[in-house]
Amino acid sequence: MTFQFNFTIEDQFTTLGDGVLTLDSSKESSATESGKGTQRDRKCPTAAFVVPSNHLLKTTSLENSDPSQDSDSPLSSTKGPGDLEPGKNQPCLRVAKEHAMPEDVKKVLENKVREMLPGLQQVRLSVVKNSLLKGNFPGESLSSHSDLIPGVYEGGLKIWECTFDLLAHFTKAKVNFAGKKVLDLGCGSGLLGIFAFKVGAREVHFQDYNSLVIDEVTLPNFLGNSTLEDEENDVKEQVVKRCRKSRVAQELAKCRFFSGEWSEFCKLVLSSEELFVKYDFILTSETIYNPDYYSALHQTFLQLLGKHGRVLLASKAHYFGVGGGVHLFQKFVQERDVFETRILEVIDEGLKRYLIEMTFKYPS
Ligand SMILES: C[S@@+](CC[C@H](N)C(=O)[O-])C[C@H]1O[C@@H](n2cnc3c(N)ncnc32)[C@H](O)[C@@H]1O
Repeated sequence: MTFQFNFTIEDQFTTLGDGVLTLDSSKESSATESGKGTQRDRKCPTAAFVVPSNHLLKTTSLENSDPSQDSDSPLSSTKGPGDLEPGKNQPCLRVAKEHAMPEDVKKVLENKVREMLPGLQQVRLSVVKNSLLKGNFPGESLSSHSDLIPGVYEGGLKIWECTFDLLAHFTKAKVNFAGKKVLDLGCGSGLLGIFAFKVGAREVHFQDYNSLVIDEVTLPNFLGNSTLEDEENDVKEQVVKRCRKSRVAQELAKCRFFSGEWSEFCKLVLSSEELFVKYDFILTSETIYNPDYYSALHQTFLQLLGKHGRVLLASKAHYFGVGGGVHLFQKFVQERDVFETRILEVIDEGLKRYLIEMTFKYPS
């Protein structure tokens, strides 16, 4: 199997070699003049944040590319977060919405270049090539050297390194996703959910804070890893082709995509089906960096995890700048006395990283 990854954001964002997004300050001031980038918005920018519907996807040639050398590669942006900006406010309640599967799935992948992710034995994954990503978040821009801006952009445009830790763990620990309902929470690239889907999960939901991330990153990656293209290449005969297409469409329908803040996302999914079936697995990587979000995150686990479900969480030990990290989060969880936490793995190279399992303490 293969994973793919792609995104390009234009206008206000420029991307530095390490995948860091920077602000074009001239655009920021004009946004302020037009009333979009005001202090009020900055405090809770949700209202001003409208993702443009016509953002462009661009790709670059993969010729001669070596992911490890390529500053434009998604694999090159897996260094530590460095300097996250401290969260000063409670999370904004960015309204959640569901993203429809594009009607013309082939079009989403048109002119995209795929890049294989190395080192995964069980499942071959690829990402659509992450060409220079420049984005337009009207009224808001990413400040220099920021991996995220709390309440505006929460980091989903790049692949964070704990995602790779968790992917490796799935294989090593032979985590069985077959027939399970899975949520990739704070999905960004969506690789965790895509992996689960490829190894037989019955249903996978993807959630990211930013709508743009879902449209430009998660969905293209998901579709790039779906069987659609292989099927079409293999089969020439029209009738058979149609049958296969509809089978693939049925497969794709098992996945749903959401953007929005966590508590809003909970409300949306819980109200979207009369008898909402809770998740067997909630997979989440690098989502505990900001203590301001712990309450919403904990509440999400509480509301959406099945009684005997498991949260598989990956995190750096500490996030400098924002202040969150494993110790603080575990303390938060212990104080609430709802979940048991168990450390599955400690990766002690570079910045220390943890893989943690959470299960209900009193499942019955
Ligand atoms: C640092 S990124 C990690 C992305 C991805 N999981 C990875 O490992 O590459 C954190 C993700 O958590 C999500 N997130 C963070 N805070 C959130 C909040 N308060 N509400 C909803 N989503 C949030 C964002 O969507 C973002 O993509």
